[in-house]
This record gives sequence, structure tokens and C-alpha cells, in this order.
Amino acid sequence: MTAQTLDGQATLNEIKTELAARVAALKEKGITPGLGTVLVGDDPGSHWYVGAKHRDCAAIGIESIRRDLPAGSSQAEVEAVIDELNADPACTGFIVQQPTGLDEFALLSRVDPDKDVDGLHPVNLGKLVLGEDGLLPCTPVGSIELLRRHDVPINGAEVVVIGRGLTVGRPLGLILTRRSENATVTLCHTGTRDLAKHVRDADIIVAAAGVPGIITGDMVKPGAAVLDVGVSRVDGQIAGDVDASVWDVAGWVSPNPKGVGPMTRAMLLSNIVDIAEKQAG
Ligand SMILES: Nc1nc(=O)c2c([nH]1)NC[C@@H]1CN(c3ccc(C(=O)N[C@@H](CCC(=O)O)C(=O)O)cc3)C=[N+]21
Repeated sequence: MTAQTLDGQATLNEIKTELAARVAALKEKGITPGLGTVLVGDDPGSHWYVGAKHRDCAAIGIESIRRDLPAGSSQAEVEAVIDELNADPACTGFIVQQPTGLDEFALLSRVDPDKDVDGLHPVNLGKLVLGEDGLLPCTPVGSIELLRRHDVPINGAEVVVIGRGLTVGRPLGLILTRRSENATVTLCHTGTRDLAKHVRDADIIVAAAGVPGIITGDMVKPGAAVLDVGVSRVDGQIAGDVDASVWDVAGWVSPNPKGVGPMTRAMLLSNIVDIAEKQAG
């Protein structure tokens, strides 16, 4: 048996077509959505992600507002740019990428929660915990959307999430246990004593550990859906958390690259269009 591919690249293209129509309808009402990015430093990976996000925007009619700051920028310099984008009516929403070395919590908290298209502002994470509507983080929602669009059943499913990080594992556990998703979630992490024991029972496995090949075929229940979210670099190549042996056992696997990465970008675009539509009334 070989698993069905959860093709994130093809799904991104499908979602872009849908969003382009919604952006066109907004433009007829005189509204042009705009995505802002604040990028600090010269990490090549981060530059690639930000570039890809602006290319996605251009393809569907969203304006780009790009602010690249040099490595070593001060807290006050980054905060001034955040204040500027908070106040800019052309900026529907924005993200702050790679502020390593600075007080990240202070930066996140300074973003207007209504423009927080990363869904990582404490108000939006708090709303998620409280069960109120707010902006949601892109990678968890993109992972769920990838499953939905391939008809992988989520309601009642046993899901094992590996990784408790802020951008994926922790919010994903919260989203999947909402009534609207209704999954049973086991959240595994570096303190988990017997990972294989938990993974064995899962209908859906979300590997976001950042440990290359940590999920192997012998750990997976036949027919399970496996999402490979982990991104490591081995000899310059992207290495996911999912070993090649999983493809012979699983029912569905998301490749890496071209799996969850493009879906993260799709949900960023979707968050922007959602905000613009709400403003349009
Ligand atoms: N504030 C903030 N927001 C982010 O959304 C954010 C961030 N910081 N820091 C870094 C991570 C990483 N990230 C990715 C987005 C798309 C791909 C993606 O589309 N990757 C392609 C190709 C990757 C390649 O070939 O290099 C793929 O998976 O097929 C990957 C990674 C967003 N991030």
C-alpha cells in the first residue's frame, strides 16, 4: 500500500483561486487588502518565506507592505515599525518575523490584535483558550484545512500531535479539541516517555518535533493520516519528521516540502481576506 499525497502546493493554488475571486469582489467595493511583513536580519530562509508571501499576495491582488530591518535593529526600532503598520489603513494585517535577540513577547503584544494575521498575539491565543472568535495561527489551521480538503475524518478521531511549540503544537491541540473539530488529542513532547505507544493508536499524526525521521513506518497504524510539519536542514536539504517508511503504511501523508508549508501561506492570505471582508461589512 502506498499513501495518498496530501498535496499542500496544489491545495494552496486551489485556495488562491478562491481568494482571488473574493479579493476582486472587495476591490469592486473600493477595498484593497494589504499584507505587511516586518523582517529583522538576513536569515536566508526567512527572506525566502517573506518573498514567497509577497509573491502569493501579488498573484491574488493583495497589496504588499514590506519592511526589512537590518540584523541588530533595536527593540525600539522594531516597535516603531509595528506602530507604523498598526496605524496604516492600507495594512489589513501583518506579521513580524525573526526578531531573535529581542523581547519577542513585547513585540507580539504590540501588534494590534485585529491585524495579527499570525494569530499569535496574547489576546488571540487567549480567545482561542476561551472559545471566542479571533484570528488563528496559520500552520495549525492550514494543517486542518489540508486534512479537510482530502476528506480525512477529524470528528471523533484520535490525534497525536508531537511538539508543544507556540506556532504549531500547542495551538493545534486547542483548535482540534474545539466542538467544531471534535478530535481527541494527545500532545506528545520531549518529556514523553514512550512516543511509539501513543503514535500507534492515532488516526491522525501531526509531527512537529523538528527531529528528522522521528516517525517511522513501524510506529504508524495502517491507514492513518500523517502530517509532516517538522523542518530541519540536513546537508542544505529540507528534512521532515516523517521517515520514508511511513508511506508504505499510512493512508495519507503530507510531503515535506510541498505539504504544510504552502498551507501556512494559504491561511495567512485567508486571514487577510477575512479581515478585509469584515471591515467591508
Ligand atoms: N512571524 C512568523 N510567521 C510565520 O509564518 C513564520 C515565521 N514567523 N517564521 C518562520 C516560519 C516558517 N514559515 C514557513 C512558511 C512557508 C513555508 C513554505 O511554503 N515552504 C515550502 C518550500 C520550502 C523550501 O523549499 O525552502 C514548502 O514547504 O513546500 C515554509 C515555512 C513561516 N514562518
